[in-house]
Amino acid sequence: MTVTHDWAAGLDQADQTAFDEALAFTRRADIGGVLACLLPGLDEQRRTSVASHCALAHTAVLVFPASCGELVARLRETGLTVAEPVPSVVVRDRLAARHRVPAGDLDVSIVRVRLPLGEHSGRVVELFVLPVPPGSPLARIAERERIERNESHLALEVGTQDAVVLAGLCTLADQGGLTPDGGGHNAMEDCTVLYFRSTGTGTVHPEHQRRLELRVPGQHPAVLAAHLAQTMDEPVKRLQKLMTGAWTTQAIAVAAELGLPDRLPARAGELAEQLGVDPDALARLLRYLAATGLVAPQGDGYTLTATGEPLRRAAEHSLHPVALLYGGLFYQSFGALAHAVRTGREGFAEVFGQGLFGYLAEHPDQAALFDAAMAASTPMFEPVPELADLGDARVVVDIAGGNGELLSRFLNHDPRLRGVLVEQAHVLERARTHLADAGCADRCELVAGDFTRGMPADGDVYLLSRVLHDWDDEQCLAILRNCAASVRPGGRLLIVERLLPVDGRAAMAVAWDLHMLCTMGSRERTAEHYERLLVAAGFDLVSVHDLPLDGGLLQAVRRPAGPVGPRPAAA
Ligand SMILES: C[S@@+](CC[C@H](N)C(=O)[O-])C[C@H]1O[C@@H](n2cnc3c(N)ncnc32)[C@H](O)[C@@H]1O
Repeated sequence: MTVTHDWAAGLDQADQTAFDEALAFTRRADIGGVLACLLPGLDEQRRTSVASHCALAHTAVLVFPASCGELVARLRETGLTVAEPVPSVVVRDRLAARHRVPAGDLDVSIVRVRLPLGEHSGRVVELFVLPVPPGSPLARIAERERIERNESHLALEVGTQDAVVLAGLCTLADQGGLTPDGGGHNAMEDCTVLYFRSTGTGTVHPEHQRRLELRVPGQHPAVLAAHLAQTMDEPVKRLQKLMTGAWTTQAIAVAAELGLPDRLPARAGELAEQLGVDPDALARLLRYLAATGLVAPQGDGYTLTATGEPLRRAAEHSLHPVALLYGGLFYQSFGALAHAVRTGREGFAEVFGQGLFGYLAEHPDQAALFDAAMAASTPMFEPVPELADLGDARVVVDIAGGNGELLSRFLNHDPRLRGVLVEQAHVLERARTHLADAGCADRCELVAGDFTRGMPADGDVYLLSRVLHDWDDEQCLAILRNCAASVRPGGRLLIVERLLPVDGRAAMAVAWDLHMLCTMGSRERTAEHYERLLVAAGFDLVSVHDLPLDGGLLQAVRRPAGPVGPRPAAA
């Protein structure tokens, strides 16, 4: 159980939880349990051998209070023994490299918090502290790191200095599922530190167990050199892993096609029998899925991990249809990426002889799969009605609204609203059922139409969700101008899209941008790019909000009068 302490109130809720978990873990952890989590790839005998040479030294988490001094003061007020902060060069440099900021901008300290007497006294929780005062530009680093927890780690004190045993420990760490990740000699503490990273193989790691630090008293240049050499192999391994990404796409798609996630936990042999597939081949597929972290060994079988869980058909917002689409139709069209890059035109048409939406209109099974896959990411819509400034709006028009999910959220948010859903005729059939299930069919008009030709007029709010990224700038401008001509003066346009970052962050939009190029010959855009298009069509962008799943909500208002602006320069 996680204990929450008032004294950590100087921390953000997520940081406080991470700290509480680290404290709770440090209090109760026994070395056997620690190694079982860290080294799932090792059998009992090897783990016992590692345990006989190691003791838990500390658990570490990175936190982002407004002020380091204030945090230390609060911790001390509770009676904990808290050492003076000391600079942390290693974590500072790793953060600087990961977030592409100058190291000098990051004032990272280590604050050592010792557990009170009687509670495994001597054990320590190390807090890496990067102060992020309100309004600081470092907030984006904190946001990312809170999600990824790259710096959370466990440190084990190694009790031997025997070079052969040390080399053996490194080998066992590798076999157990950890990858060498640098190290060095800490002159202040006269101790050699070897870092490892979890590869995520076959288990779900608690946050503070993503990285392991082995601390060996004294200098061990030969062991350190061998460890660093292995770290240097890492780029090649990483590249190999990236290059085999298509294998992962297919392994996941095949698992989904076989309905494997719905049958776990189970033994491989029993599964093969149930599914009527080759037992040896299925065992190998499961082992690969375990290596990707989607399933984990359990007893003599496998179970789904938290990452694999959404692949179940019955999961809320199941990714099952997405797995089939990405391993099927979109997998084939990605085969024409080279054509897309050479010409700037869609790969899809090169493979299937026509554009995506034309193809879907002629292939109902694939169209249903596409709609179901779009529905998987509807948690993105969750905050939209609340964020939208609806004023006294009465009519919401959802242009190319798919199955009507977003529109139904608006209608259920405000019972005074009426909705109009504009879609291609074949999509409207599925939308009708969905809106009825959502309990708002009676307040919604379904209009079969083509948004390039026109739109229902006089709505108060127009929605364009995940539509503009399907089209090039010229086509977007035509759609936006149709909206501008239809919306009542002063009316609103809401756009939901994944936004390309301007700061080099690894946002999901970056991958989807390539996907849009290949599938539609179109693109994802930055907020600024959308603003240029909006202005040119006669709208003013009034706000941009982040949405779940890396989504973005842009709200724009129809400019009251005057001519529609000029065509924007190409981005
Ligand atoms: C990527 S989906 C987005 C669906 C929905 N707005 C959402 O966010 O889930 C794009 C939608 O555009 C629709 N569409 C494509 N061309 C269209 C056109 N010319 N007129 C109306 N709808 C169109 C497709 O049927 C498809 O449902």
